Amino acid sequence: MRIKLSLQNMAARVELGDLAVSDSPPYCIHGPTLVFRRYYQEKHTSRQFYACAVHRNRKGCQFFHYTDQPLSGEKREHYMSLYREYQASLTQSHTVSLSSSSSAAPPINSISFCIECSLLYATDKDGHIHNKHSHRERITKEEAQQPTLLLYPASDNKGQAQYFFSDKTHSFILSEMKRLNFSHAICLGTPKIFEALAGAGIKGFLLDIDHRFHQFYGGEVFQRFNMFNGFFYDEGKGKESLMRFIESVPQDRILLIIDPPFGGLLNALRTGVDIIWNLIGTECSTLLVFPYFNEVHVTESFPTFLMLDYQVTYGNHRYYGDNGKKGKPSPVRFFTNIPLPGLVLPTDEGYKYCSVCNRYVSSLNEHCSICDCCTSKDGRSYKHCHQCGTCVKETHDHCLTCKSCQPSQHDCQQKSMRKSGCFVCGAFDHKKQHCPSRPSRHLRNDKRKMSFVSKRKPVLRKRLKSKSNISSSTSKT
Ligand SMILES: C[S@@+](CC[C@H](N)C(=O)[O-])C[C@H]1O[C@@H](n2cnc3c(N)ncnc32)[C@H](O)[C@@H]1O
Ligand SMILES: [Zn+2]
Ligand SMILES: [Zn+2]
Ligand SMILES: [Zn+2]
Ligand SMILES: [Zn+2]
Ligand SMILES: [Zn+2]
Ligand SMILES: [Zn+2]
Repeated sequence: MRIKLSLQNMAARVELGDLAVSDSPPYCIHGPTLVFRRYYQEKHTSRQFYACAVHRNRKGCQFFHYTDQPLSGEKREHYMSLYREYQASLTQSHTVSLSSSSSAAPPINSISFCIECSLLYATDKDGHIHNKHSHRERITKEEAQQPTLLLYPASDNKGQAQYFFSDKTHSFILSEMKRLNFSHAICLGTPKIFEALAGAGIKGFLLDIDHRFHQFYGGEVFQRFNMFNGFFYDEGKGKESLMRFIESVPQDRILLIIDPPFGGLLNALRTGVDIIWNLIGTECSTLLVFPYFNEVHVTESFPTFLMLDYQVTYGNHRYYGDNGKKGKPSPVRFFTNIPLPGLVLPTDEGYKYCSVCNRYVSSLNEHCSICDCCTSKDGRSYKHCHQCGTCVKETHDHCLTCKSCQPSQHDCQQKSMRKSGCFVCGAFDHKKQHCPSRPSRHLRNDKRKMSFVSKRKPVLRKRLKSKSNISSSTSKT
């Protein structure tokens, strides 16, 4: 299952538009909208519009407004009132708060949880409302501290899908956090990690769009936040509350850990992450979860990040679990600005240390002496193709028609038909590599180049290796 980063078809393609988010976009019921640009292949034109910053299809949110069409103050206010009404409706049925800061927090054994309504309730008072629903009678202290065990995971893959890390991945993250001496973590879309932090002696702050967490956590540790535009739903206190957490600790002891929905636009995510990095005052150590086959897009938006070989798995995902899809390993990885030599991958789970690359890699990832690095991306062995000048999957062979390595059963003609235009400027007569609007290779970040294994030069690699040993935290300009 490959996840598209932009909505593409032969006639039009949609990407993030040019207008800055700060240009006061109108609100849909989910908050400030984002500007997108739709490219029309036939007319060689494009047009920008505002659409939802949370849901990526019309089913999730109907909002649509062309940026070149007038938007009266009255209309804006109408949208705003729909937003306020909808947001109020999300929490109006919350009657119980387990937040430790709430003075009215009731004794745990008097509280039950309705799975169907995703609601905590006082058993004696509201039991009759939920008795016929599937529910957990009188929750325990442990359950109260682990809402991800109680809440059924949201399942909309075009918006808010929730997949929780498997026990293996969960333990790996926690053990590396402890080993690297992080005392604080900002969990962006990582509620399960957040729950486990207290047990590991780490202080956490959860940023997530899911309003259901309000029942379990107070504002001093949880704020609703949209990672695709950096919007705090509590416009009065949200940012200040995160700021207080940040100010209580030196910058280099904070880890930001992000597991976004993979259908989201990475350049929009960068906007949200920038808001957090700016509050911290530096690009703090960060772990971002994303599939390896989107590496180019990830490093385009996060040029200081490199990909780690560790295979991230989920407890409740059909394909990305510990057993993989039909025995295939999970394609999900960590991208990080933490120097790779500093991260230790578990050898008992099939990782080894490559002393030439100076990092841990998957046990089947062989060091290629021509590329001068361990080249596998999917965790299986790669082979070097002299015509392509790069390592390729073992299942691929060099095709003289396509002039590249392709799966042995591929259809050459169909491949040449697949035209989706340039990812940088949107034109359909060239690809990103040949885009005149793209900055020259020399201007792009060194580390980004490192991710393009095929173009890597031994001399450049050595320089990067010595650089990455120095520091991961680069101040934001
Ligand atoms: C794939 S789950 C990751 C959960 C993580 N693996 C864990 O075990 O803690 C994605 C999380 O991001 C949250 N989320 C989805 N869209 C979001 C958005 N636009 N802004 C902030 N959080 C969002 C979801 O509510 C969910 O908790
Ligand atoms: Zn919306
Ligand atoms: Zn109920
Ligand atoms: Zn190597
Ligand atoms: Zn090679
Ligand atoms: Zn080849
Ligand atoms: Zn071919």
